[in-house]
Amino acid sequence: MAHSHQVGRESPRLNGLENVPRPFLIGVAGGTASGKTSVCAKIMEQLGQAAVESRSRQVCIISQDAFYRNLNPEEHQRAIRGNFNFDHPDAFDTNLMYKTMQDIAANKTVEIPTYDYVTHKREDTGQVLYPADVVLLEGILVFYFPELRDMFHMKLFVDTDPDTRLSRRVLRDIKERGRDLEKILHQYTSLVKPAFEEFCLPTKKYADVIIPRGADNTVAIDLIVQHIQELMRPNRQNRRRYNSESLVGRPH
Ligand SMILES: Nc1ncnc2c1ncn2[C@@H]1O[C@H](COP(=O)(O)OP(=O)(O)O)[C@@H](O)[C@H]1O
Ligand SMILES: O=c1ccn([C@@H]2O[C@H](COP(=O)(O)O)[C@@H](O)[C@H]2O)c(=O)[nH]1
Repeated sequence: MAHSHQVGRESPRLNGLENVPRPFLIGVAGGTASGKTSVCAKIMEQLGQAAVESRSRQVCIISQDAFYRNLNPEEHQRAIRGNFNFDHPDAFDTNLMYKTMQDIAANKTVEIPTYDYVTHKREDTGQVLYPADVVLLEGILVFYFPELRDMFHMKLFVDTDPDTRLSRRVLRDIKERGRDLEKILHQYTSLVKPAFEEFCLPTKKYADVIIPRGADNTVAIDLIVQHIQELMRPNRQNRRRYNSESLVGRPH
């Protein structure tokens, strides 16, 4: 599919009009394996940012999973057996998540924790995230917490058929998250599916745009990308400022 123009290459920087908040925060919710990460990756790619080195990136993606809280020894044992509920809002370090998003909104450089799905633990070192023009936060419960939900300037919900999600989750969790089929199905039926219905699905109503079929929905993704580009397109007055100075104070 042809894309009109790619932000960050020939086009001016994504700093935008005075009335467009910077960074522009986009929340991307949806059930497990619905394609949230894939949709974000496509948006980033179509904004011409996929190949940009992290320090200079104007668009970046954060996963809510980075903010899973540290478990106590008893919880950790349950996690190993597939009996800890990672789909419940209590599984997250909401204070850290909210504080980090506030810092991002204030254009601060932050450290995003790195979460290891195999060990169910946060790694010792996180990832540095520099101020960006567009920040996407994807996760099953990004619209659940009102303080977080209210921070987003655009809210997307990826709506993929549950059978498709389960089959993708099985393949992914075996390949990438060190699981066996029996534990995946046990966790899914006892915890993941009920929590999806109780906590995630009811947040669909907060979405500005619902994306059926996830990353396969190129029409929806194109429209969203065009909208972001339109919002971020500098006016003539701003264009002069871009040519003479960086608005970000970040190395290129
Ligand atoms: N449209 C698609 N077609 C085939 N596989 C897909 C598609 N979208 C996502 N996947 C695969 O499904 C799994 C979950 O996708 P992902 O984007 O990580 O979902 P989420 O972030 O919602 O968990 C991944 O292994 C991914 O490669
Ligand atoms: O240690 C863990 C942490 C999380 N999970 C599962 O991950 C998904 C959320 O990630 P998606 O990429 O959105 O699928 C959630 O459903 C948890 O059950 C896990 O299994 N183990």
